[in-house]
Amino acid sequence: MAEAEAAKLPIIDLCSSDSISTANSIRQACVDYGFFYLVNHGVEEELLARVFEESRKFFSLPLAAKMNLLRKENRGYAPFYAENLDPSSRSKGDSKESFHIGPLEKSCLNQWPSQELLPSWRPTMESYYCKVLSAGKRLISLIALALNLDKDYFEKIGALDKPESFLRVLHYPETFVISGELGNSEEEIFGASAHSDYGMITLLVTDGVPGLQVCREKFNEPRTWENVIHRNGAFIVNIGDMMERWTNCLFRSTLHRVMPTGQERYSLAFFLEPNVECIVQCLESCCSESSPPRFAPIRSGDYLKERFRLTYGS
Ligand SMILES: O=C(O)CCC(=O)C(=O)O
Ligand SMILES: [Fe+2]
Repeated sequence: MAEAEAAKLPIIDLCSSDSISTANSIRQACVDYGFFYLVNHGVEEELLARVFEESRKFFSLPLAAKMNLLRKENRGYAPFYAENLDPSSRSKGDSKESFHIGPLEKSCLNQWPSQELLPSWRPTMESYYCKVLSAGKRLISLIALALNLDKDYFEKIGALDKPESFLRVLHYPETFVISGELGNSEEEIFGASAHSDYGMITLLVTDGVPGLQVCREKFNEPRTWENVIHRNGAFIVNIGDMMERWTNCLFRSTLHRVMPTGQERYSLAFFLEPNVECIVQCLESCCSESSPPRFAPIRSGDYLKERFRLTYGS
């Protein structure tokens, strides 16, 4: 297979004083790629380093300790191969383990490692969750401008009131099983198989180990994949499926995957999803007589539930 090229993703500055030109750049990025880098996002390097440190400690715990926190209500630990992000593939699941943290207001649903095991886990993760959510909300107001809407449009429709956002702490192991169940090598193993994200936007940060790839034309075969290069201190932001529905496919929810590189890898994906009651329907600024709405309106909570069911088979 040909070596993948590097995707030329634009860099968006969240603190730029020129919000009109930033909104224009965001629009171009979302139409062309559905992916961009975000700098000056306000999440300190020092906090990110602590989150990665806690993540390493958690995933190094004995399996039994992690299994005590097994995923319920989409919160907690998902072991290796528990997820298959590409339900159409015959893979036995993705070669990664993860830990999921939901909205902090519904804190009783979240699961936390015990104080004795990891005393700093909860305050560190809560602090990160709040900071990344606040960066995400600021970015959403620029996205609204990019769609020719008022900058508080998504607030006014209730999308950002108690948003159903999830932080997914991810660990990809360094060794990969190449052969399938019967010792043949027909089954391809991915860190994360090809998928698009479900929500409004995703804010991703990695430890710098490569592996992430994007495919701009998801309906073309064969698929062409481009590498997403790590940029120190920048978030990698991508548009999710609900934003694609809102914008009638003007903004792309781009297919992406994580390829095994033989190196251990850690990442943090924050999925900014709307309030569960929010109705996702084609924006007026994104449809016309010649381009009618492609999707029926849907309640955000119902849409998410169905997507989780397909990913986890439950
Ligand atoms: O780990 C990564 O780089 C990407 C993870 C991802 O795409 C996801 O969890 O949805
Ligand atoms: Fe993703």
